[in-house]
Amino acid sequence: MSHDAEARIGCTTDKSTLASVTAFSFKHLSLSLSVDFATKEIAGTATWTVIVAEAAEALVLDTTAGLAVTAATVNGHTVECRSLAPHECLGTPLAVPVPEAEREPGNELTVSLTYSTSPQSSALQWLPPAQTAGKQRPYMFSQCQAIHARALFPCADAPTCKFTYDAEVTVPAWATALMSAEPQGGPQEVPAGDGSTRRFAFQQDRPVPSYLVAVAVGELGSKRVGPRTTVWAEPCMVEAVAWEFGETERFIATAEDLTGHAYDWSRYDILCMPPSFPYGGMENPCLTFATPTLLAGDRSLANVICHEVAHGWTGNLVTNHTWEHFWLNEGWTRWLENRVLTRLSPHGEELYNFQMQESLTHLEEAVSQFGATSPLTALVPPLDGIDPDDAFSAVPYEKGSLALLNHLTSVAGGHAKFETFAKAYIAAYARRTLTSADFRAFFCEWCGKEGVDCSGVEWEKWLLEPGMPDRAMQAEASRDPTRSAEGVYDYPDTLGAKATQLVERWVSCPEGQFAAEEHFLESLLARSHKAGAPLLPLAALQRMDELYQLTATRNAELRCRWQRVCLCHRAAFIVPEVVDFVATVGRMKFVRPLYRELFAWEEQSAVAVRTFMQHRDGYHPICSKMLSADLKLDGKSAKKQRT
Ligand SMILES: CC/C=C\C/C=C\C[C@@H](O)/C=C/C=C/C=C\[C@@H](O)CCCC(=O)O
Ligand SMILES: [Zn+2]
Repeated sequence: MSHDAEARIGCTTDKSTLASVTAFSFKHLSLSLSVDFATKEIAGTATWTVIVAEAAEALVLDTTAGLAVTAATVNGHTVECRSLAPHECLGTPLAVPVPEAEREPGNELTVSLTYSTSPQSSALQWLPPAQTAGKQRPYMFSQCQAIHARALFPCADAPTCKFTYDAEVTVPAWATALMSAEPQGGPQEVPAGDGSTRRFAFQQDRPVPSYLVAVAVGELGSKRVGPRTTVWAEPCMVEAVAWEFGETERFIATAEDLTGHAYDWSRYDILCMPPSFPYGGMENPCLTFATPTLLAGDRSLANVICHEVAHGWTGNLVTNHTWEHFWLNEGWTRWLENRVLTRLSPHGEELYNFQMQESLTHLEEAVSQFGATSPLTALVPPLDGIDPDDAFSAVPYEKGSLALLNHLTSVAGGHAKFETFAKAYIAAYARRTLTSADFRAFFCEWCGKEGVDCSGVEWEKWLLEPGMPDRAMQAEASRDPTRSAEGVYDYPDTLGAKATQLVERWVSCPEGQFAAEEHFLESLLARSHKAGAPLLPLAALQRMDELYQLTATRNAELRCRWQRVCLCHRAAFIVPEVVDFVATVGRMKFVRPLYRELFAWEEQSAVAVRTFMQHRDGYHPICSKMLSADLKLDGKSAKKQRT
């Protein structure tokens, strides 16, 4: 491998932070915060315990232009902080002077900062009552991944800086506060308070990186659904959420068995978010944030909860060293998610093979979105000067998991063998971070001990080459006797084959006989939507809708895929349905392709822009920024300065 390639896959320099991540070791954070819905601000103190690693005149922390630090002390000495030059997409670093007498390497510093967030903080969404299910109370939640923690509290906003934390959060008396930590009892009176507020305390004694600090405040209810799981939601949603996510303990126990590592976090609670939540789920430790678009009513979308559970090992315990190595978080989590679901499914390995083909579709869509030569389609993309939000796609998930890890499964000699590797990998890197080079070295060392020949793995191609994986490259090293020789994607996909045959029947004979009950409908639609797939006649679409009730479905995945198929076929009847859907949810996985495809339809382009302008304030700041770029409404790019 070339020197440059080695440098990239072993890159430990974090291009997404401006903080002093090497000169200081960040041990513990204490937060004391008050949440003010009237001003849409969080105010209070962030107190860091750090150890000096290298003598330095100042401790530099990540913040943003809108995060105002009004006072600072270092080991009790008052100091004057200084904002350094703002960066186009990494925020505004803050220099905290270290008194000369405190600069000795090994010295422990207590750095206390009094600060407040901006109403425009990109880490927070403040929702009016109208945007909640109950319509009575406002709601606030954070989303820090990848680099928004700096808009919530001054920090070394880098995955390699893992720290424990405690917090106390003061909120209105009607509200409940939750964090990515263990609650310390119920709400407490505010000392000398007037009864209009109350306080919640939290403790996270497992080290976490800044992107996994999370807070949510709203009118919330809860229900226990397992030995270590309570679901939280607005009161009118609790019963439906509790039922939908009732399998959670099975996911956790199966993942423990697969990884050979007990679940490291004290709890696995789930907070069902308001519809504007921009992602399917966020793996905040102890408290997954989940979109309400998972509430299909039949548990068919609970795979996302399985994914977030899996992050308890891959991502939250074993963590990417920098965002260039994000595939180690997401590729491994998609692998663990699918191995858990395969273990629990009556279809067994047939489900895994089916998921593989679905993954191929998602990967093809993601690669075509960026363009097959885009560096952002490499498994380890260059992120110099790039906002990770702009680099985000399904590539690290699908190319990382059901391509590279599946390829290495073949090299290792099949699933059972690779699962023993996974156990060794998690045991070796628990509570640590690693680069892609570390991963390669560990895999090759394991192969050496196991007598597995991994000399044929073309690491530079797999890790650095943009575009779709080279199928020939996979075939050359495929050794798994249960598979055809052609390559990792050629597993016998019996479940998917039925969907493909069904699409062919709909295309060739739309007036034919079809069963009303159809499994894997989403796959059927995805296969009819693949680039190059033959167009379905309008009559077929209308008949499919009558038979499968796709326009009216409660299943958000089906609803989105169906609307995209109809947009692709220029079926005008779907436009009002699309407008209604994007007006009611804010999950980017759905609203971004729908807006893009409506915008790409010339006659409907103005509808897309008008709809966005009407609803933009209801979307999460990250979503609003991405949609603005998708619709070419923000000039050059979406790299706006953080606030
Ligand atoms: C190569 C990209 C490098 C870094 C990107 C890291 C984070 C990007 C930032 O936008 C945060 C992403 C958070 C994702 C959270 C949950 C996803 O797993 C779900 C995504 C799709 C869905 O809605 O289901
Ligand atoms: Zn994930």
